[in-house]
Amino acid sequence: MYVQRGTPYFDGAAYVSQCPINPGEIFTYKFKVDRAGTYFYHGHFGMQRSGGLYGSLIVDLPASKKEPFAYDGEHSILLNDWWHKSIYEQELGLNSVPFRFVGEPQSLLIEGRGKYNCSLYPATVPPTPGCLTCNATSPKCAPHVIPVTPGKTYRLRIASVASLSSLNFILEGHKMTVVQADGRYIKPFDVYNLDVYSGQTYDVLFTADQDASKNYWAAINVRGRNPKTPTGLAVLQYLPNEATLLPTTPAPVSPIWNDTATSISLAKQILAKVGYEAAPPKKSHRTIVILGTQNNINGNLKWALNNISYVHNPTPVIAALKYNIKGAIDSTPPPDYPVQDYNIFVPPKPSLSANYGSPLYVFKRGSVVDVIVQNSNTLTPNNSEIHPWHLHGHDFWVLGYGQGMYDSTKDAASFNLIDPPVRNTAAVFPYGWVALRFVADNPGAWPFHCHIEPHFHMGMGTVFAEGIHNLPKLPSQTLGCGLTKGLHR
Ligand SMILES: O=C1O[C@H]([C@@H](O)CO)C(O)=C1O
Repeated sequence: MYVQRGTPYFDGAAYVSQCPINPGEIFTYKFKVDRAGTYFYHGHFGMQRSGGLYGSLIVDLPASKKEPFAYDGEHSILLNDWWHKSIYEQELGLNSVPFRFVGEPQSLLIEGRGKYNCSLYPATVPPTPGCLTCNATSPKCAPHVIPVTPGKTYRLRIASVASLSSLNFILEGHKMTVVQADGRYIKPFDVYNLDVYSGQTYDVLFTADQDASKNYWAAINVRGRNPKTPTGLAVLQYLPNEATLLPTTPAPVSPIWNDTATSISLAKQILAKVGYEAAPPKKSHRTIVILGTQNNINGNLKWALNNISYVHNPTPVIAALKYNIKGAIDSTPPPDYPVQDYNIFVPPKPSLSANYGSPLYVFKRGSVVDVIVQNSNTLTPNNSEIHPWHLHGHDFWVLGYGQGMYDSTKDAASFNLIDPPVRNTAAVFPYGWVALRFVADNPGAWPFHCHIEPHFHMGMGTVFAEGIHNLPKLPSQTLGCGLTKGLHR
C-alpha cells in the first residue's frame, strides 16, 4: 500500500522494504493530511494496482479557507485500465523467457466501471453468466453516472491509476477549466480534452451549459500506445433526465494516439498559479541525469536506468540505512549517465548490456536536486514510449521538457524558474527529456519510478534517500523481513 503523503515510514518503508503483510495481520498506516487536494492510494507490489487495490483520497480545505475558484458540486473521476488475465499471470509473463507482455487492456474504467463486448470472447472459453446477461440497463453493468443540475458548475476530481495506458479525458461538448494538477494550484486554462498520465490527478471545472434535454458522454481514450481498447464511457446525466437515457452520439474521439506534439503542447501549458505556489530555488546543488533504456538481460526483457535494472531490496531500505545493517543494501553508488555518445534514436547496442541492482541516491538533507530523465528508443526500431515519472514523498517543479538528447549547457538555460508547475508525476515524451527540481527535505527513502506498473516491475525505478538519521525510532511493524528479522529496537 502506498499513501501519497504518508509519514516517512509508510510512504517509503512499506514500499521500499517489500515487507510482506501476512494474511490476517492488521497493518496501520498513518499519514499527515497536510494539503487539501485530489489524491489516490494504491498497492504497488506484484501488480496489485492492476488487480484493483486502489481508491481516491480527497482532502478538503479547512472550513475557514476558500479555494481560488467557485463551484456548486463535485464528483470523483477515478480512471483505470483493466485486464482479463490475473495479475499473477501478467507478472509471470513479464518474468518469463520468452517475455510475454501484459498487452493492451480489455477495458478502460471510469470510477471502476467499463464494458467489454462479450462476443469477442474466444468461442473456446465459455463466458461467465454475468457477462452474457450484461447490458446497459442492468444496474450491475450500467456505466458510471455523473449527475448534474443544468446551469451549475462542477469540480471533477480526476485521477488516473491506470497500469499502462496514458488516457485522454473528454466531457462531450463541454469546456473544462483545469485548476489543479497533482493537488497543486495551476494557472487556469481551458481544454476540450485532457491527457492524464498514470499517477496524475487533475481538478477541472465545467458548467452544465449544454442542451438540457440530453445526457452526454464522459469518455477516456488511450494515448501514446496504438490502442486496441474501446473508449471507456460514463454518462453525464443532466437532471432530471433518467440516468438510463444514453447519449445517441458516437463515443467521443481523442487526438490520435501518436500525436505527441499535441500532448507536449498541453504539458507546456501547465504552469503554477503565481502567488499560490512558490517558485523553485534558482540553483540546484546536484544534478543527476538518468537515461531510461529497454534492455535484454540474459533473454529477459527489462528497463534500466543508466544501465541498472532495479530489483527490490529484500531488506527495508530505511532500516538498513538507519541501523547500518551490513550487507543489506547495495553500497555501490548509482552509475553516472553512461556513454556520452549514446544514440537515443536507435535500439541499445547489444554490447551495452545492463545489469540488475538496487542502488540508492543519498542526498544531503535540504539540498536542491535536479533530475533529468532522458528517454530513448526501445529494443524495437523507431519506437520510444511515454513514461510518467513519479516521486514519492515530495513534489517537484517541472522545469522543462525537450526533444532529443539533453544538452546541459543549452537546455539548462531554458528552464522555467518563474512559474513551473509543482507536481509529483511528470511524463517524459518519446525521444525527449524532462527536467525536475526538488528539495530533499523529507527524511526517508523514496522510490522514484515510472508509474507504468509493468515498467516498474521490469526495473524502471530507483530510490532517493535523505535525512535517515533524523528519523525517530522505526515502528516495529516496518521491521521483520530481509536482514531486519529479529530486529525490534
Ligand atoms: O515494456 C514493454 O514491453 C512491450 C514491448 O516493448 C516488448 O514486447 C511494451 O509495449 C512495453 O511497454
